[in-house]
Amino acid sequence: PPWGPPSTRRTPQAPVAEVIGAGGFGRVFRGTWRGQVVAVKAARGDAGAAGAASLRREARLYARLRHPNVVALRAVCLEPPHLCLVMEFAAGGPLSRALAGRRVPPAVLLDWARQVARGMRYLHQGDAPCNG
Ligand SMILES: Nc1ncnc2c1ncn2[C@@H]1O[C@H](COP(=O)(O)OP(=O)(O)OP(=O)(O)O)[C@@H](O)[C@H]1O
Repeated sequence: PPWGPPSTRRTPQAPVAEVIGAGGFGRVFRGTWRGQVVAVKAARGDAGAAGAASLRREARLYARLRHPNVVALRAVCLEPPHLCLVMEFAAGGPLSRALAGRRVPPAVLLDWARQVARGMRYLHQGDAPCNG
């Protein structure tokens, strides 16, 4: 895999740092890539050649996206069984956890909603000017 010191390269199934999440694709780890903290989204071990083709398509599209409110793709590994996306690390944990925790002031909620909307607008319409 493209991450970690040589010792972890010999045991690619070992966690890169720690598991920070899980989704339909597989597990998500916190790790480092070229000196930066990243999120490594690793495909399940059974993904195989079909998984690699699908990841290649996703990475091609994803690599073109550049927006402050969209997590950036840093690298990709297309060699089964080490299929993974290496992404900018979104610190602070899931938004769902922040919303379920202590009360968030309305002005902060509004700012978060604006940022989400800007990212979504970019994904749907391209780089429209952001005026507010
Ligand atoms: N770039 C990231 N930075 C920090 N944490 C992340 C990042 N990407 C994912 N995570 C964590 O991992 C969890 C699962 O990832 P994600 O939400 O992408 O899976 P998913 O919704 O199942 O997506 P998919 O359908 O592509 O598998 C997230 O809820 C989040 O906690």
